[in-house]
Amino acid sequence: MNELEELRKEIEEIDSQILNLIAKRLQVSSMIGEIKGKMGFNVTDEKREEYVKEYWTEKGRRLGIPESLVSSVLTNLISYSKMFQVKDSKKRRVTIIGYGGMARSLSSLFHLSGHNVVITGRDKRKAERLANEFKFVYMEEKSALDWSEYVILSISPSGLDYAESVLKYAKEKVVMDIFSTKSNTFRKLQTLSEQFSFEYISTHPLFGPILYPVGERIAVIPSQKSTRTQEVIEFWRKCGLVPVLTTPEEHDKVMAIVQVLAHFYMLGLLRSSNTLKKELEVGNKIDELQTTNFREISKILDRINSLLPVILEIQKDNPYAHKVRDLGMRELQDVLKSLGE
Ligand SMILES: C=C(O[C@@H]1C=C(C(=O)O)C=C[C@H]1O)C(=O)O
Repeated sequence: MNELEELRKEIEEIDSQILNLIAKRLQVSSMIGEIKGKMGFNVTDEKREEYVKEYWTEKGRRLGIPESLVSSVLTNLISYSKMFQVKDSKKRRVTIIGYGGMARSLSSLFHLSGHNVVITGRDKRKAERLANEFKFVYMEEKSALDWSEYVILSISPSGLDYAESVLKYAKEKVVMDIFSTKSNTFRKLQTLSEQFSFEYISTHPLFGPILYPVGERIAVIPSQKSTRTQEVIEFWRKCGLVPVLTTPEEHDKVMAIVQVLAHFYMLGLLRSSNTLKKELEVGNKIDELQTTNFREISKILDRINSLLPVILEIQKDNPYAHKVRDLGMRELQDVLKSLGE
């Protein structure tokens, strides 16, 4: 064996040890998941993650491993470690109405936690496609709702009339929506819940259409007559999310800042940076010369761009949107003034 081959052999042995250790870490994590499940704890423990990160960074530094490598390996490890903790001993029958990005994201979670899922919706072909991706089943609306315990409305608020025509089959089921703005839709669905005798608990997954969103947060907003809120909180917790209890008013106020204001500025940034790239003729040099801050911002801008219809819908529906945008404009003017212009 020449020297190159010998060193490659050594790398193979090291790789094998790394893989064995990763497998062992995932097994231990899964055991931790079982204990958390029994004790009613969230999968994600931010304090513990911070401690683990500090340990990795410090030890990595002493060993001369670049911080970016330490950070990317650990971020992946923790995220898969959390996926191995997701399981629910109580299998639920969940019907998802809709087949868009968020329906897919929630499907991936239910797949992980072992629930039985049916996908339904207006477009049979699209619903079937999503069902096939996760080995779930398609049913037409009435059968799907009859069969289910939980119904998740994963459509856009503009489909509320359609929802109304389907929810007449939801008697005694728990119905949840995932709308980003609560004020109008919440009232409407609460009225329907009384009319059709279903239990309405609103939710808002606080993440985009990503696969396996383990560790992310979900807002839970019980309606006036909810009696099963605790059960629903436990359901989401065991799916690997972190439930946060709130009210429609509080939710929409927070979203005015978190979504309306942030997206408003981002939309301005997206448009002006695109125009400037053209006007200054530097479009093809941006990637090479960008800073780390700009790279992070660009990732956010790309996401905003790919979710444009939803982002604009939130700008339209949030009851504080006008106030927020007026203030946003005034603050920009003030920034301009403070720069002496
Ligand atoms: C393994 C745990 O669960 C999660 C995963 C962690 C990890 O992989 O290191 C750390 C904290 C938790 O968010 C734990 O709580 O210790």
